[in-house]
Amino acid sequence: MEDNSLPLNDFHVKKTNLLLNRLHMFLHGIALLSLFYYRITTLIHNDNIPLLPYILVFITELILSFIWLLSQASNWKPITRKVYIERLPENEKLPSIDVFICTADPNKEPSLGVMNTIISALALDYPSDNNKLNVYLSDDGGSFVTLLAVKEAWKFAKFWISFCRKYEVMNRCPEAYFLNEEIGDVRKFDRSHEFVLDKKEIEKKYDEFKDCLVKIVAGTSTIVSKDHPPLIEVISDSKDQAMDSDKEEMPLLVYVAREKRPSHHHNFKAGALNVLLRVSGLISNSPYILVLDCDMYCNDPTSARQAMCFHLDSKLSPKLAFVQFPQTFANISETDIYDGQWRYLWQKWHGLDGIGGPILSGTGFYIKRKALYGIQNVQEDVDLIQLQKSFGSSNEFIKSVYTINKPNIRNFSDDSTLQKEIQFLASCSYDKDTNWGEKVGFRYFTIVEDYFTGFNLHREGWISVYIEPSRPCFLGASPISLGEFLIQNTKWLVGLMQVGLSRFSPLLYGSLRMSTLQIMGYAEFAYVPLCFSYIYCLAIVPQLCLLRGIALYPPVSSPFFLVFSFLFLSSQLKHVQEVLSTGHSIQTWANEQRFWMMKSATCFLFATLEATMEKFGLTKVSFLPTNKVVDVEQAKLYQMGIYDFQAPPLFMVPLCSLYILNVASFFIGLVKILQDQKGNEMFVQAFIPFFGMVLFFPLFEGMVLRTDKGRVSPFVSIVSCVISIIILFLALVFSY
Ligand SMILES: O=c1ccn([C@@H]2O[C@H](COP(=O)(O)OP(=O)(O)O[C@H]3O[C@H](CO)[C@@H](O)[C@H](O)[C@H]3O)[C@@H](O)[C@H]2O)c(=O)[nH]1
Ligand SMILES: [Mn+2]
Repeated sequence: MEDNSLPLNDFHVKKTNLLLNRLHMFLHGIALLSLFYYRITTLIHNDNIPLLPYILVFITELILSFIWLLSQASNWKPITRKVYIERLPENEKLPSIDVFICTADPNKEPSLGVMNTIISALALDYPSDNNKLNVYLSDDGGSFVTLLAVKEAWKFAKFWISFCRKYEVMNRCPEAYFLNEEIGDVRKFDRSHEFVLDKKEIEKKYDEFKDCLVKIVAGTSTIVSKDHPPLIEVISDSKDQAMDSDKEEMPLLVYVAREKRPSHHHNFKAGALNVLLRVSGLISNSPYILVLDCDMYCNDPTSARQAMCFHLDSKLSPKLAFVQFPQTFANISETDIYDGQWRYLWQKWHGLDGIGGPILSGTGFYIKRKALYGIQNVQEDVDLIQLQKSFGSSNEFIKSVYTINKPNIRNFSDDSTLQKEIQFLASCSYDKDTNWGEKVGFRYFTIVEDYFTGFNLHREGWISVYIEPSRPCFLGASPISLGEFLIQNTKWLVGLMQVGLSRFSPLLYGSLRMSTLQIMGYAEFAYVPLCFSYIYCLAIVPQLCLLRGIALYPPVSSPFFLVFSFLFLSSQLKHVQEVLSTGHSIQTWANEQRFWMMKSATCFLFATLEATMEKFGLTKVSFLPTNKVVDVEQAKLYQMGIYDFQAPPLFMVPLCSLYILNVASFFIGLVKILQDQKGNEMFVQAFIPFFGMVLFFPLFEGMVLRTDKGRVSPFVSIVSCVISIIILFLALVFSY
C-alpha cells in the first residue's frame, strides 16, 4: 500500500557546487568589469591605438561576456533528485503510458537498432494488463521494411518479455543483453539449469529474429517514400492469440506511417510526434507519454516507475509537464575526443532544475499529455468552434481530449469508423489552420522541436524535473566521427539560432512570463552560436597584430595584465573543477576545450549564417536524420581516441587555416619579439597562438605526421595553407 506520509521523491541542493559557482561568478564578474574599464579607458586616452583591431577585440569580448552572463543562470542553484519507487501505489493504481518512438529512414537508421529500441520499450517494467503500456512507432520513411520488421519484432518480443520477467533481467534491449553478459542482475538464477536452457533458447530465437531481419532488408525496398497515404496498423497476430492465452499480457504495439505529400510540409519529428499524439488519443489515450528516438533503447526497465514518482507526487504534479532523463550513449569511447557524452550539458540540466526545470531534450522524457494539449484545467464549456480551431476538425479527437484520464481502449481492427477517423488524424493536411504546432502539441517553428516545445511549456507556467539515476535509463548511439558530430551540432545550433533571431527570442518572448534566471537559461542556448565571433577574432586578430608589432593587451608590467591573467585562469580552473568534480580527468578538460573551439569555428559560424539567411528567406532549414550506420574504420579510430579528420572540407578548411595561421604567427612573432625586445608588451599576443598550437596538436599530427585514412586530406591542407598565406600577406601589406 502507498504510504502517504513518505514522499515519492526527494531533492537536495548541491551546496559545494552552488558556493563555488557563485564565488566564481562574483570574482569573474568583477574581473570582467575591470577588463571593460581597461578597454574603455584605453580607447579614450590612448590616441595611438589602431581602432579596427582594438574595437574588434573589444566587441567580441563583450559578446563572450554576455553569453557567460547568461550561462550563470544554470550555475545558480544546481540540485539533484532521488526517487523511491518502492513507495509507489500498487500496479492497479498506476496511470497508463504511451511510448512514442520515431524513425525516419531505414538506410540511415538500420532496422535492427530500431527494433531493439521497440523491444526494450515493450519490455519496460510496467503493468501491461488493461493497456497500461502502449507503444507507437512513427515511421516517417513509410517504408515497407520497417513494417515487416516490426511484425517480426513483435513475435520475438513475446518470448523476450516472458524471459525478462521470469529472470528479472535489467537490460531489456536484446542486442545489448547478449553483447554484454549481465552478471549482477541474474546472479540469483545463473547457476540454475533452467536459466541456462531458457537463455540458450531465447538466444536462438534472437538469432532467428536477426536472420529474418537480414532477409527482410535484403528483399524489400528501403526507399523512403515522400508521397503516400497514411498507414496505421495494430501489430498482433490473432492466430497466435488463442495459443498464447497462457502467456503474459503484452503491451499494445501500433505502427503509424503518417501521410506524406510533396506539396505539404511535414514538420519533421515534431510533425510525426503530433500525429502519434492524435492517433494514440483515439486508441489508448494515456495521460503520460514517453518519447524515444529510434536509437535510444531502455537500459533500465524501471524508468517509467521512476518518472511516476514525480508525476504522482501530489505537490509537484499539478504544474509538472515532464520528467527528463539525460541522453546517455552506449558507444562513447574511453577518451571521448568529440565530447559525445555532453558532460557539460547535463551539468547544466542540474542547474536548470533548480530554477524551474530542465530544457526538454528530445528523447528520454515522460511528458503529460495535458501539458501538450495546453489544458491545465479541463473547461467543459468551451465552444466547439473554438475547440476545432485548437485541435482540428475531428470531434472524436476532441472528445478524447476530455477523457484523457479514462483511457478507453478500442478495438482498432474491428472498427471501421475508428480506422477512418485515425486515417484522417494522420493525414498531412489535418494540422492546417489549427493550433497544432503552435499552441498544441510539439511546436513546429524550429528544427529543435524539443527545446522550443519545452520553452513554450515553461512559458505557460509548467515546470519540469531532471533525474539522473546512476544506472542510465536510456542508452543511445552517438555519432563517432568528427564530420557527423559537426554536422549534428550545426543542425541543433541552426535550430537554436532560428529561435534566437525570431520574435520567440527568449529575451523578448519569455519576459514577464518567466523568471529572469529561466529566461537567461533559455537565452544562453539561443545565442551561444554568436561565440563564433570571439573565437575567430581571438584566432586571427592578436596574431596579425603581433606580426605588425601592435599591442592589443596590457604589458606584463601593467596591473591590468593581472586582470587578463585572472580571467584566463579563472575560466580554465572553473572548467577543470567541473570536470574533476564530475569524475573525469584532465584529459576531458583538454578534449572539451578543443572540441568547443572546433565547434565555435565551424558549427557556431555556419549556424549563425544559415539561421540569418533563413531569416531573410534565402534558404530553407531542414532536419536530416543523423546517420546511425557504423563505419568500421571510423569506429576503430574513434575507439583509439584518434581524430577522424575526414570531415567535409567546409569544416576542415577553417580549422586548418586558423591552425597554420597561428603556428606561423607564433614563430615569426617570437623572432620579432626577440629582435625588438618587446616581450613585455607582446606577451599575451604570443601566448594566445602558443596555447592554440599546443591544444590543437592533433591537427598538426593530422596534417603532417599521420598517413592513415583519418588524416587531414592533402587537398584540405593545401587549400588551408594558401588561405593562411593570403591572410598573412594582406595583414602585412595593409595598414589599419
Ligand atoms: O523528419 C524526421 C526527422 C527525424 N525523425 C526522428 O527524430 C529522431 C531524432 O533524429 P536524429 O537524426 O537522431 O537527430 P539527433 O540530432 O540525434 O537528435 C537530437 O536533436 C533533435 C532535435 O533537437 C531531437 O529531436 C532529438 O531527440 C535529439 O536526440 C530520430 O528517431 C528520427 O528518426 C523523424 O521522425 N522525422
Ligand atoms: Mn540521434
